[in-house]
Amino acid sequence: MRTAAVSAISAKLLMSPGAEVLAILGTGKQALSHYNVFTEIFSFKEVRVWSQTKERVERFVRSVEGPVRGCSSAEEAVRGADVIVTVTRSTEPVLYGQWVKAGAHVAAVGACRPDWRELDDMLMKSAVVYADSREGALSESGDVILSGAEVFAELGDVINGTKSAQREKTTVFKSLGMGVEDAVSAKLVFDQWTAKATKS
Ligand SMILES: NC(=O)C1=CN([C@@H]2O[C@H](COP(=O)(O)OP(=O)(O)OC[C@H]3O[C@@H](n4cnc5c(N)ncnc54)[C@H](OP(=O)(O)O)[C@@H]3O)[C@@H](O)[C@H]2O)C=CC1
Ligand SMILES: O=C(O)C1=NCCCC1
Repeated sequence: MRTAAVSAISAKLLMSPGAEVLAILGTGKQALSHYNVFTEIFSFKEVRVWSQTKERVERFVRSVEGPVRGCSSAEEAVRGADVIVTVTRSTEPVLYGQWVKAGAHVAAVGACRPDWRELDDMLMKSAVVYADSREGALSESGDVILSGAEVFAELGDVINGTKSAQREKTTVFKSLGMGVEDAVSAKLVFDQWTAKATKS
């Protein structure tokens, strides 16, 4: 859930204000938590889901409520989408720049190793790239390292106002996960548990 929460913050900061269509590539654990968080926080008119296994797409669509549609290709899912979440275990690009609408926001969550990819060079080089941690992205993200794309800012820079949120441009948030996210999540759980325990 904490990973999806961070992606939702990236979308809140970087997606275009009138965003209506969300596409999710992948149908595993991260896909479900992203679906749940994104549909809870935002009001997308349509959510499109694709994965490499047709049966898993169908199962995902049956397992959730809301305006969801299964797609038979990644291209079908992402063409025209305002926000795209990539949550696959792929080691090769599954999302290509030529399919991505200008001004779309991409939360790139998979490909967390230096030689793994989810996004192609065209997308990485044409987008404004944000990361949770610049240091992490430059040492762990194949999409950043192998494309040679510049990391424009960390998400924290946008939150504290030292770097701009370039919503009008195509943006990529490269997520890798950080220990501080686990610490904050653990504190939230602990605080809620303590509050409940004190009441009873
Ligand atoms: N950035 C972060 O903080 C975090 C990142 N991650 C990363 O997110 C990704 C997804 O994790 P999780 O949801 O737990 O994984 P799951 O194993 O639950 O799901 C993986 C998904 O990837 C798809 N997939 C696997 N191989 C390929 C491929 N070659 N091409 C296209 N799709 C493929 C699977 O499709 P199918 O089922 O049809 O085979 C499935 O939909 C992983 O890369 C993981 O390392 C995870 C946690 C935190
Ligand atoms: O932050 C995490 O948790 C993970 N990040 C990338 C790889 C899978 C787990």
